Amino acid sequence: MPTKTNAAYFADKISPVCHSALQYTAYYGTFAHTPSLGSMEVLPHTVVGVDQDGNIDFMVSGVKDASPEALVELTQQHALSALASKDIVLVDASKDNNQFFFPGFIDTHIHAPQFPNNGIFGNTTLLEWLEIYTFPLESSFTDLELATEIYTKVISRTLGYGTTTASYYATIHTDATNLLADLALKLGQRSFVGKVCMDQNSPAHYIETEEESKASTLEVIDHIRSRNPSGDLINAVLTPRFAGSCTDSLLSWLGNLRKKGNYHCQTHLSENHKEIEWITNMFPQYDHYTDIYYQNNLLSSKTVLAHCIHLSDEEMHILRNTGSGISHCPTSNSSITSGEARIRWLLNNHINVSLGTDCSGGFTPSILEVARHALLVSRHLVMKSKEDAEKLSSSDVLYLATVGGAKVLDIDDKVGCFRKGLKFDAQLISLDCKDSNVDTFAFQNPQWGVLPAEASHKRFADLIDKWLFTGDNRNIQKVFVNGRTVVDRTA
Ligand SMILES: Nc1nc2[nH]cnc2c(=O)[nH]1
Ligand SMILES: [Zn+2]
Repeated sequence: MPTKTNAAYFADKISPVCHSALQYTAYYGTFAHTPSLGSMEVLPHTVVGVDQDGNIDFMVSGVKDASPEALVELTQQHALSALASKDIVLVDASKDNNQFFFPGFIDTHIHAPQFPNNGIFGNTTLLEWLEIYTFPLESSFTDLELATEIYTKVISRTLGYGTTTASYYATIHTDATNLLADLALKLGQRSFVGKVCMDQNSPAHYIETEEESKASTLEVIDHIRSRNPSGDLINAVLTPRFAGSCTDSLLSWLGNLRKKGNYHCQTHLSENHKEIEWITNMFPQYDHYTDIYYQNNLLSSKTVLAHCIHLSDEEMHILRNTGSGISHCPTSNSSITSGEARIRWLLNNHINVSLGTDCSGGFTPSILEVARHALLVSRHLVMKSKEDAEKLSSSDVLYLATVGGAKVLDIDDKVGCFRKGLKFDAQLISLDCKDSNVDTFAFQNPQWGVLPAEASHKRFADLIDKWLFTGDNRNIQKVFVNGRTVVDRTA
C-alpha cells in the first residue's frame, strides 16, 4: 500500500465526474446574466451552442420554433464547424417559464480546511477565533485521510451550490494542498489553490520555517502545473496568510516570485481593528497595512484581497493603482464582527469587487446567500450614513457573484457571463422544481411570448429577486463547468 504521504493515492479513491469527450450541445431556454454592474440582461427563447471544448460557439435569441428539427437546423447554421445532426445534443429548458440559465458563481475567498467549523464561532472576533477554532483544525491536515474526506465534501458542496470557480486557501501542508488541487480537478471545479504561508506568530504545532514555506510553495506550483499544464481548470495561487503570520523576508520572497512568474496571489487585508493595530505595530517601517503588501510587490491585477473593511483613502488609491481586486465577505464580517466594507465607495473608485464565503469565518458555502448578505450589509451602512446611494441592488450583488469574481481573478476573458468565446460555466435554475423552497404563483409567471415583453421582463425581474432572497441549492438542477455537467439533480 502506498504511504500516507502519497496524495495521489487518496485522490484516486474519489470517482471523477464524467470525463468522456464532450459533445456539441445546443441549450435552449431563458438565459439571465449581469454583463455590467447594476444591469440584469434577460434573454428568453435563446439558443446557446457549446462546442466540444466547452466554449460558447454562438448565441441566438428570439427563437420561437423549438422543435428538435428546427433547433438542430439553427445549430448547423450558426456553429463554427460543420456538424452532422447526430452529433448535436439538445437540452430544452423552455418548457417551464420559471426555469433559467445563470452563470456559475465565483467564490473568491474560501478556506477549504475550515469547512467542518462552518457555524462554529461563538462570540469570538478574528484574532481569538484564529487561536481557538481555526489553527487547531488546520493543523490536523497532516492526516491525508481526513483531508480527503473534508476536501471532497467542500468541493462537492460548493459545486452543489452553483460555485463553478473557487479560490481556495488550503493549509501549510504540501501533500494536503496537492490533494485539494487533485480533487478539484477530478470533481471538475475551476479552482485556484493556495498553499498557506505562515512563518511567524503561529502556534508551535502549526508553523513553518521560512525555508520550508518557500520549498513547499514551489512544490505545490510544480504539482499543479504537472496535473493541469494548460491551467484551464486549476491554478496555483501564492498565499501569504496575512502580514501578521509572515516575516518581512518571506513576504519579500513571495512578492519577487509573484512578479517573476506573474502568479495569482491572495491574502487578507484590513479585516479587524485589533488586527490592524497589531500588524501596523509589527511593521513600523511601512506607512500602513496596505503598504506592507505594496512594498513587497504582492499587489497586482491578479491579487485578491479579502475584506478591506477599514481602508484609508490612501490605501484605496494604492489598490486602484495596482489593479488589485477585493473579495467582500459580508457573512464572515458579520459573524466574527469585523465590520461593514464600503462596497459602493470601492466600486465608485473603480476597484474590482467580488464575493467570498470565507468559510468558516462565514458559515455558508452558498454564494447566493453571501450575495443576499452583501445586499443587507450595504443597507446597514445606509442606516448609519443616510446615503441611499450606498445600497447595493439585486443586480449589483449578482454581478459581484459572477462577473465581479471573474474580473478579480483575472479570468473575465473566460467566464462570468454568457458571451460567444467564453467557457460555458453555468447553472440551470428551476424555481418550481419539486423540492423548491421558493413559492411562485401563476400570476407571477413571465409568460414569455404571451404577455407584452415589458410585462414579462418585469415579472422575470421579480422572480430573480425571489430566487436571490428565498432560493437555495434545491433550485439548482444542473451545474456546468467548461461545458461539462458536474452536478445533475435531475438524474
Ligand atoms: N477571516 C479570516 N481572516 C484571517 N486572517 C488570517 N487568517 C484568517 C482566516 O483564516 N480567516
Ligand atoms: Zn479568510
